Amino acid sequence: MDDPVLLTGAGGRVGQAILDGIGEEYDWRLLDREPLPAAKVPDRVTDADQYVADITDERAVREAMTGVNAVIHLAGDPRKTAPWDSVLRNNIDGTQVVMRVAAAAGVEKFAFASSNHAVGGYETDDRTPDLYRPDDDYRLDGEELPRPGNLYGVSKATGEFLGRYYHDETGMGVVCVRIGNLTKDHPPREYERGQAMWLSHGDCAHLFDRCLRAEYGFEIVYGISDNDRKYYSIERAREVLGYDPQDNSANYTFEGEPIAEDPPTDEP
Ligand SMILES: NC(=O)C1=CN([C@@H]2O[C@H](COP(=O)(O)OP(=O)(O)OC[C@H]3O[C@@H](n4cnc5c(N)ncnc54)[C@H](O)[C@@H]3O)[C@@H](O)[C@H]2O)C=CC1
Ligand SMILES: O=C1O[C@H](COP(=O)(O)O)[C@@H](O)[C@H](O)[C@H]1O
Repeated sequence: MDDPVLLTGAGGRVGQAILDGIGEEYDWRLLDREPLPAAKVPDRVTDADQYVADITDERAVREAMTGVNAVIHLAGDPRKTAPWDSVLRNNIDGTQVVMRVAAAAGVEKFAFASSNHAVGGYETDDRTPDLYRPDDDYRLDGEELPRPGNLYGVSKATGEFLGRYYHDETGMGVVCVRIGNLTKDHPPREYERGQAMWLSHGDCAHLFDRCLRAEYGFEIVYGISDNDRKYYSIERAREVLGYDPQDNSANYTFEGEPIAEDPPTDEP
């Protein structure tokens, strides 16, 4: 892809996982309301390609969107305990501005950072904790209705609806990635739910790379590694995006230490 890619929320955890993995492969526009220290910016990105702006500032978003062909939209309040005023402003209003400006600019592909919390309500008392265990075959696949477990999840489900609307209205390709739990180097420690929805940094970068390269209309996919423990299907992401995750929380102990693949033997 030759045209610039706009990455909102570039300075955050997900943004940095993406830039660590594929930072040299695209012509980025980086937008964040906080200025990015040099260490967070790929070498090829100039000052002119960095926008310190709030996503609710339509004029700034329009400026950043000029000439852009694809967007990865991450900026928002990621806290599951975030209050309504914050998710309304950052996650709903902000997402509506970014999607509206993208659609009006003729952007072809838009990847939206949705969340496991858009469907947290499926984790009912009778399903948990079995749901988080490798031998349980319950799966959400993206076809189910949103069932948020908190107001943050409501805001992410709303972002998905906005994506559906802008796709239907304008034809912009929209993929909503229900991200699990991103951690670096090892799965969340001593946390069954987190290990069932672990997304490694490498798989995160690869997944969003596929969102930029694949062809799609409107999609909802789950963004987790290929964990033995899982209750989110990654089949749709494989099928539509060509997602091919390399990591699995089962390759780590419950405490998060890597398990050696080939233990040495004394056999000749
Ligand atoms: N980290 C995770 O495991 C998961 C993250 N997500 C979603 O992915 C996205 C990124 O999450 P993280 O990187 O973890 O969060 P983060 O808090 O580390 O990064 C968010 C970035 O967005 C910027 N930002 C926030 N509001 C903004 C606004 N109104 N205008 C401009 N910039 C703004 C912040 O300055 C920050 O750099 C969020 O939308 C979050 O809901 C979803 C599921 C799991
Ligand atoms: O959407 C998000 O989900 C992850 C995982 O949720 P948790 O309830 O298991 O912590 C969370 O870490 C992240 O901050 C949030 O944005």
